[in-house]
Amino acid sequence: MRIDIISIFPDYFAPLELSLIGKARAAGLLDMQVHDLRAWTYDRHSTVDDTPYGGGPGMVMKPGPWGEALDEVVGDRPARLIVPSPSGRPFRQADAERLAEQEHLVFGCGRYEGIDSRVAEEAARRMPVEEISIGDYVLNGGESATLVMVEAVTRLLPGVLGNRESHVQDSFASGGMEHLVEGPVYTKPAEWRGHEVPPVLLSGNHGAVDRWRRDQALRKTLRNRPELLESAPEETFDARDREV
Ligand SMILES: O=C(OCc1ccccc1)c1cn[nH]c1
Repeated sequence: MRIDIISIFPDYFAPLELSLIGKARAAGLLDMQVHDLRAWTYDRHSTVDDTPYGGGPGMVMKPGPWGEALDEVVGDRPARLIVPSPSGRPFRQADAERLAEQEHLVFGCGRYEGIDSRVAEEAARRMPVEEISIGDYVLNGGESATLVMVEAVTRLLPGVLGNRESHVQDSFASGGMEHLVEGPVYTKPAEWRGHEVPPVLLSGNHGAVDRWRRDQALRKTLRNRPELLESAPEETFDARDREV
């Protein structure tokens, strides 16, 4: 997979050199390039924004630099443009899985009040464009949202997450637990500051462990994300679940 990121704060993405993503790049599983939008400005102040037509507060990012940046970054390779924004469609694990199948992703990090809308309109003539929100709050720019999405997507690439098995146990994973959040997890020591690990987990009875984990996941989902249970299809729950 190739990922290009365009931003006026390219240094914001230094963390992507680290850890899993850094290893994926070193292993050639992932080809990533960060670009400074100001490289496509030609005035003395490298201007990227201006006042909004129609008036109102704040500034809007000019179309010119974005158009040229996308021309160069996309080239003639089929790409998908992702624009993080509070007005976008909500980002879900299913989107991470869908985007992990793509060959080339370009993330356009907007700042201020956003990017001139003609940029997405023009880009949509030659590539799929998605405006995506990572949550209902306003950030100063798309950089943090891009870090979130890049992590959610690249960890799914084959060979990136060391133990493939860990995907299966992920929250929101498939396999009958897809409508539930993860329950509690434990590791050594068996007793810590007076807190015992639930004995069933030390029992070696895998059926009982799986049942206990599902009960805990149901309880936690009911407490933290009841709406996930509302939207779950009937067959998600067996008789035992209904006792929880
Ligand atoms: O603030 C966000 O993106 C930055 C942004 C982009 C365009 C205009 C204002 C702010 C955001 C919030 N949830 N998901 C994304």
